[in-house]
Amino acid sequence: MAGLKYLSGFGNELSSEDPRCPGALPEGQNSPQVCPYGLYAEQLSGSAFTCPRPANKRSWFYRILPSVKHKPFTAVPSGNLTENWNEVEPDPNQVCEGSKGRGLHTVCGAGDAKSRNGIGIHMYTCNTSMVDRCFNNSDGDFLIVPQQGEILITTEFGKMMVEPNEICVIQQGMRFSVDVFGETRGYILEVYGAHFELPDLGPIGANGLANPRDFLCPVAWYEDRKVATGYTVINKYQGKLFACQQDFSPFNVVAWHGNYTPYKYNLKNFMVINCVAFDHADPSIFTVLTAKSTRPGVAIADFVIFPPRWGVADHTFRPPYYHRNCMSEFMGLIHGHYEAKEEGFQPGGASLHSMMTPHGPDAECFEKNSTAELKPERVAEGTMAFMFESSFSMAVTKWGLQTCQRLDKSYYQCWEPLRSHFNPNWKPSKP
Ligand SMILES: O=C(O)Cc1cc(O)ccc1O
Ligand SMILES: [Fe+2]
Repeated sequence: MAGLKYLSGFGNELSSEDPRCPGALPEGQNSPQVCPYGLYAEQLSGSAFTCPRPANKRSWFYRILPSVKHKPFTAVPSGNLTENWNEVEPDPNQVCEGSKGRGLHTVCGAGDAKSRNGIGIHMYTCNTSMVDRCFNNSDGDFLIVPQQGEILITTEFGKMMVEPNEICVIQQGMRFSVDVFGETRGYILEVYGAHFELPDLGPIGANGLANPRDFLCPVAWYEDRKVATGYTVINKYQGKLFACQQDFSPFNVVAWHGNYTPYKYNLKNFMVINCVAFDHADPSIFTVLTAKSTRPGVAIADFVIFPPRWGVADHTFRPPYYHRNCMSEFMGLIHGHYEAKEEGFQPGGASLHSMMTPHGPDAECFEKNSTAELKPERVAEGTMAFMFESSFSMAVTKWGLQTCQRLDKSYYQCWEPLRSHFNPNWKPSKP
């Protein structure tokens, strides 16, 4: 939507007032005896009260009615959303799938929302907006990657328009409603028990990769809307869906302040670092956001992209190397063509290379790049692939393996033509 305003920065202390109510934010305190404009004060905590300052997250809402005014939650069908990682027997094979049928589907995941440690990966397809309904995830944070169709997300903090090649994060407990404008499709990484952070830059220095100022938060926007027919709040709680009714819109926050907000980021702003000498750099150089575990350097999940860039490495096989990884790699494609696969991996599709399962360039990619003239060239032009990389050993759901009926059973064949080039009589060429 043209004309939407945003506040810029990552994890900053921000404040915002709907311009219709100047002075709605209380001055000098959070809980005045009576708030300006007769609003209710409500805190949303995104971290334990006692978290160290850098990890301490909370926001204060000044709203027309508090969230607590609702009828009781009752269980509703969870559809293909699940946190049951034991639906099918474990299977370490490489998985590649086409794009999916309607709704919100859990494809894979691991861990447990109850013990606050784990992830779920979901894919969505829809063509209708949420009317008088909002969603609230009590289990964790959603990182949403639209692949087709822009989505207008109304939150308690205001509105965000998110289009393909942008991503947004709706953190735990934040209510939101989605408007769509036609066929709409994308991926969701859900993380239980940690919030996304910008990765440390180490020797890269103070700037680069995803820069904080390119993250955008909504500005306060409210509606004072009675909904006599009932407004439904859907709550994802311990892996299941619940719904409750209230008779007013939850988007009734006139002003807010704090450092716990939804945000969006345009992937075109990513400052790509790449090898300028020789060898293929590990994909951690493309980390946009990371949800850290308690083990140093080991993420619950990283969000990594493969953006357009220059490839200039000398005497190097430039595409991704063959590898086996102690992390799980779920990949998706927003548009274009992934550099390690000549065909088969479609926009909107997905692949999963599980923990220690071998993978790498298909045979055609290997042959091409073993003989290619190594001039500077644009890599991944017009392309945006991404990876959710996780230290969890993920299970694929029944839906992901069977119900979707889009599984590419012939995926392994992309490596079958790989042939031995071994020559025991090989001699180093003369300098
Ligand atoms: O497997 C993949 O395609 C992702 C990936 C890309 C890369 O450049 C290096 C390692 C890696 O796992
Ligand atoms: Fe990989």
